[in-house]
Amino acid sequence: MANRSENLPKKFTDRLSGQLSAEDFESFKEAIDGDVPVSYRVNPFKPAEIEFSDTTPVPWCDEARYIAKRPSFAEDPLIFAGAYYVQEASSMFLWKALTQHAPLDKDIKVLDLCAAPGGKSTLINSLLTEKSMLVSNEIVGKRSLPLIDNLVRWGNPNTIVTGNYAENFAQLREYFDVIVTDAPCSGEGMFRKDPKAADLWSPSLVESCANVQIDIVNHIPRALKMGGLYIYSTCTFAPEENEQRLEQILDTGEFEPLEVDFDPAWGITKIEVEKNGEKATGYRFIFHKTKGEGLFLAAFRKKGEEARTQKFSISPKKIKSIFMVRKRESEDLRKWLKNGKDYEFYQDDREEVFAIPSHMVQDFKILTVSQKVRHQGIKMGRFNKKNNELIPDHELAVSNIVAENIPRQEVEYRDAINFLKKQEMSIRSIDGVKKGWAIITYKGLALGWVKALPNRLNNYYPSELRLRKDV
Ligand SMILES: C[S@@+](CC[C@H](N)C(=O)[O-])C[C@H]1O[C@@H](n2cnc3c(N)ncnc32)[C@H](O)[C@@H]1O
Repeated sequence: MANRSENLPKKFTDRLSGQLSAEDFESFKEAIDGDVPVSYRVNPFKPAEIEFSDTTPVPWCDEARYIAKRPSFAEDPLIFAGAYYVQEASSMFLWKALTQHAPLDKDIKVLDLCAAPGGKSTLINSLLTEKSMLVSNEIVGKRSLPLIDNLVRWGNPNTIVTGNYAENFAQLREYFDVIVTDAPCSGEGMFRKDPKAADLWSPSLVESCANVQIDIVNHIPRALKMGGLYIYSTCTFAPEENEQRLEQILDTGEFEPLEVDFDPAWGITKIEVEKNGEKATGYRFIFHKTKGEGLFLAAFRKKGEEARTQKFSISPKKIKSIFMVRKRESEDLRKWLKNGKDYEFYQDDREEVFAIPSHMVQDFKILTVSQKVRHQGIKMGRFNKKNNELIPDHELAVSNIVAENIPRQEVEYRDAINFLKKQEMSIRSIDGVKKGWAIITYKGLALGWVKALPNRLNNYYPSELRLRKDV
């Protein structure tokens, strides 16, 4: 038993003891000293034999399981291959809200406004049709790097990563079908998992987070289509960041509150909020009642009928200036892909080429001229136009769109680890390949590129992603 309950900020416990019954508050303190549940969610696009023992389902997400004892994830090549994402269970309640209220059978546009490190974005991406699009936004530059890494591992091309404030998206009026704002918050729900969160907490942190959330709620609904789904969540218990934000949403008069069904055995607390005669429900996950960390989530539908024409205008001249690779060169690039004809290629000013699904090229252009785009589609690699040669990027190897006829070499655990560490593997050649590119796989999933030379293999695993742990 840890003694986290003794190190909680007094102003926090004073407030929470008023929010909970005396009995609940005692149970909360006991639970915060208990074990932190461990859970993971599988990547439906990369089925693999995941071998954790003693697992049980997370009841509100079909793709997730708890593990009785935390394994060393860093020693598992499958996590590098994107077979699963380690995510605390409560956050996966988004799965329930989306499967109940989002039009997931349709091709839709989804914005995840506060996306890093990508837990909710990978969950959303798992649920979308191939022709849907996910815009994963993260304002903090440094935090967008792990977000991009996690989306790259997930492997789908239908994502665009941006770095904007809510007000920038407001100009894209009625553009998205679903908007998720997992707002930056005072993190009280993380006090058990990360005791440092309690050290950083103060009433002024709650106030400053609430101000950011007010701004988000003020601006972001403008980018949502009429009839679109809006999900607001935090990982805190503070009423200023939860109940008061639901009041703010109701106060706009633009939203109809939605209920999310759940089994009472899951221990979720319903929080009712009333404003202007309308009632909304928030769903609270709290340590002593639900198996997971703290979470608050609410769902709303934007009132009105979806407009037939788009409500924003972007200069066609600006859109034309985005450089797409010409037809003839595109043919060479398509050979690297499973359904090459379904892609167009964008080349940035560093000569790097990205595969963009044809169905979202127009959206990619709209976003490029209106937002700060940090990443798009799947990076194919560096393309030399003179000899039409591609030096393939790591992203392509681990993507779900790489061509099936590219040579692959399955390796055992030790070689997989050595490959990820950029150390010598026991294999020196690829079956049937004298010279050229091949993908190293582990349990059937791609880890990255090697280039076969007559007497050796060159390891192209990116140095910045290298496995540093002593395994
Ligand atoms: C709770 S975290 C998101 C966690 C993420 N949704 C996940 O499931 O992995 C909130 C994120 O919002 C970002 N953020 C901070 N200020 C913001 C702002 N003004 N607008 C939008 N996002 C902001 C933070 O950098 C942080 O990455």
